[in-house]
Amino acid sequence: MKVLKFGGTSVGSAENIKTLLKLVLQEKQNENPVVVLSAMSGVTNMLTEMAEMAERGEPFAAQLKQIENKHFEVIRTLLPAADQNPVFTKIKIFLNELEDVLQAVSSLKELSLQTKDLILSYGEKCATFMVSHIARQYIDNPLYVFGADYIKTDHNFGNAKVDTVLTDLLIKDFYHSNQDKVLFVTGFIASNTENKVTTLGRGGSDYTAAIWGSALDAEEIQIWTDVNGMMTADPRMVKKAFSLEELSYTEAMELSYFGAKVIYPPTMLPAFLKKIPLVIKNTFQPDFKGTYIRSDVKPSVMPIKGISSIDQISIINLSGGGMVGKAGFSGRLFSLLSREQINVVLITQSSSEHSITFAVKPSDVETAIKLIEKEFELELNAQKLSRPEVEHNLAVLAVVGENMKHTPGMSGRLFHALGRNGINVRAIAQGSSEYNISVIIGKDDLSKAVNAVHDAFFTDLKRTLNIFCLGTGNIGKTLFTQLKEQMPFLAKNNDLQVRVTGIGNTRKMIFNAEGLDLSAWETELNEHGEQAELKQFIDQMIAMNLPNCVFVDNTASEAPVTFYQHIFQNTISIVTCNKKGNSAAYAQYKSFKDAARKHGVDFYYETNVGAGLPIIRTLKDLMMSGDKITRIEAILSGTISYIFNNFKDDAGFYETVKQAQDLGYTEPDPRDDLNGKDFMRKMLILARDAGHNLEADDVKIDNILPDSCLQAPTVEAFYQELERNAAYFETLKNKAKDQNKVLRYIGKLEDGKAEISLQMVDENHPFYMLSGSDNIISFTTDRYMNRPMVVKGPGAGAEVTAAGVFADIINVGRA
Ligand SMILES: NC(=O)C1=CN([C@@H]2O[C@H](COP(=O)(O)OP(=O)(O)OC[C@H]3O[C@@H](n4cnc5c(N)ncnc54)[C@H](O)[C@@H]3O)[C@@H](O)[C@H]2O)C=CC1
Ligand SMILES: N[C@@H](CC=O)C(=O)O
Ligand code: NA
Repeated sequence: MKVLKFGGTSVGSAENIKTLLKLVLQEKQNENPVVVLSAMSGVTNMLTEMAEMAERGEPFAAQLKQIENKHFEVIRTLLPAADQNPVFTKIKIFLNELEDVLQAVSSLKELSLQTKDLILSYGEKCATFMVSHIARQYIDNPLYVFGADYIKTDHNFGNAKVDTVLTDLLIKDFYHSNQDKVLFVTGFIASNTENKVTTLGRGGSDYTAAIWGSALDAEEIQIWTDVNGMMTADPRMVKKAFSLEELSYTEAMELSYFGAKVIYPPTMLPAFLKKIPLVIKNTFQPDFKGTYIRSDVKPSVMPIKGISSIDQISIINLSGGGMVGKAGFSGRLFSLLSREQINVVLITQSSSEHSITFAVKPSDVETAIKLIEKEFELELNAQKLSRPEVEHNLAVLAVVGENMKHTPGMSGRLFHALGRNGINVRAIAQGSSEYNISVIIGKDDLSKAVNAVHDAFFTDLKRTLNIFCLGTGNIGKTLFTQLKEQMPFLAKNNDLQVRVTGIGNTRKMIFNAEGLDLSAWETELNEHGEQAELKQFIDQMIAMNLPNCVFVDNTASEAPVTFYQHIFQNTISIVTCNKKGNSAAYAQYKSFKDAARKHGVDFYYETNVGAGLPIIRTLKDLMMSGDKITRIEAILSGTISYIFNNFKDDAGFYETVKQAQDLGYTEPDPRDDLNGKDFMRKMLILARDAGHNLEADDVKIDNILPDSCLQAPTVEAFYQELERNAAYFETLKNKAKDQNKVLRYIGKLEDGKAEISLQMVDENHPFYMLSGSDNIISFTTDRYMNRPMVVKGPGAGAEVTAAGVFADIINVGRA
């Protein structure tokens, strides 16, 4: 036999009641179930409200009518006209009784807990009676059961304690003489020995179901609600939360203790004691298998089962020498709080015993402080104890799962995820059961923290990177196209979800925490974006407080660079193809590295040198593995390489430069390439990464241009000058050709000195054979001494550069 419990939403409308009855009918084909029902959704709240109104002497007739209508509407929809009257009459009788009670409250202006319980009982009575009657159309033997008659409690109105022995007998007895019927039992209500109605407190209808299930040794208790069972985290906060198939009782208790509102743990106790499985199912998605809560759970591969949280918590800290070695201090403290019904959510005590920190609901703080000040007056006056300190605006996050007990490194994973995302932990507690690790953090960090921790534990299931991209030019645009195309692959094969959560350029900016649609980003940005303001872009990115955040700088501007420090401080990683940051003052270059390290985030700039070619990475690997770099020789200007590879035969210099620009090889300002500045920046960054403290002026550069070109004030004037100096370039070209040589602009780093020179090389030179925008770099090191390590390939262009930025992005957080 099974017990099926349906909550408020499941009896909340005609449509839902039809679904409910279908489910009951289905179950009846196996065996008659016991059906426990709640009041229609919203009714219990209305009853509470009316009771309070009556107490204040305010009229409540309108609300009463509303409750009547709510039920009548269902009756009209679900019953044929001929069958409606008896149900209308019964509901009318219930509501008349209720009105009399409310009238009495109104006359006396007094609302006792006893009367309140009586008032509340009408919600379950009306709903259950109504549903049991509607059921007659489909089921030949439904029986309305006033459940209060079978659950016996003490006199503690509002939250009565059940007399389990008597209750078990009554239920068994009643059931055995009515086994041939489908019982529709009112949830939540009970009665005391004087037959006065009591209520079972929060989660009362679930409790009713558990009590009946336990008394009758049910095969299973089904809790039908409006969500897909228990999930790994609150789905409103964590989009990637997913339903759990199975949980142990303890795990369910721990998970629901902090927040998961699906069931209320104490209600499960009767089922727990009898080892009766509990299944949480979804009325609106009956195909969902449900979350099973039982004692014999299958071993699971998941390190934790879920993350729960409380978003409003305060902590009280007590410290003082008077506590050291004083046995019984915490006993006194916590029995005091428990006596006064203050629920202590979490406790931590330092091992020096010098301080105790505990968390309570913010509404309990004032009372708790008063109680403490009274109880410990002597200690406080003698300064053995400092005044209690209070901290508000905090939240609790707890990871829960029995597997934690057997898996080392669980807390490491938790704290790594929090630390990497810059979340400050105020207090920590681990249940001695090791089923639960709880941390107290700032309330504003909660959503970010839960998402980061969810990623960390279910990662290997799915990891998200939230990226904010500045610059939508040549590189930025291409990156979006590549991301869009690759996203499904990454999600499927690498369990990685990359979301572009912000885009900005000099004109507009737009944000979306769910990720912008990359097939329409341009229209979105232009039509719905707000006016761009760099500081605001950064502020907004920080304010969104998303986990695993990456700032991507695809501009060629100094402006974003001024924010890098601030971005690192806010534990956001940076990926950039913009060389302006790393090639300015050495102190700044160094400060970025230090800040990224200090804040535990990544700073990747592979495309600063040789676009997507693995140069920065290779150098780093060589150095980290203890190799010594003795010489670097390189061609690192894709533009100049292209020019020298194509400025042949009839080709003109000016036209060739133009082609390089059209192919996307040049800097936004091509003068930066031709005057050697861009190459200089790359040599400088390489030299610094190789461990040399150099400034821009330390890099010696040969000019390949005549002075007039170098001094051209605008790009247009620059091109005019190139055209005017055609003869100069022709001479250069022919000189090389006459000697069977080619022109190469080559950088060299040796003995801590960097220089870039124009050379003519013959076919024996390793840099002779190049084409397109090829870059080449050769590392001579202690280990690669006679035959250097060489990296060669296209070193400019939107595709290869965006791809390099892309690779950097997906490496964030990997190390
Ligand atoms: N073209 C190539 O092969 C390679 C380029 N790079 C680097 O890529 C970067 C971007 O180059 P392109 O896409 O060609 O440039 P671009 O001129 O086409 O685009 C630059 C973008 O940055 C935006 N921007 C500029 N200043 C800004 C600011 N202060 N605030 C917000 N947005 C701003 C612009 O609105 C534009 O959308 C440059 O730093 C370049 O050195 C790096 C390696 C190779
Ligand atoms: N403009 C640059 C592009 C890469 O940084 C070049 O020509 O090399
Ligand atoms: Na590179």
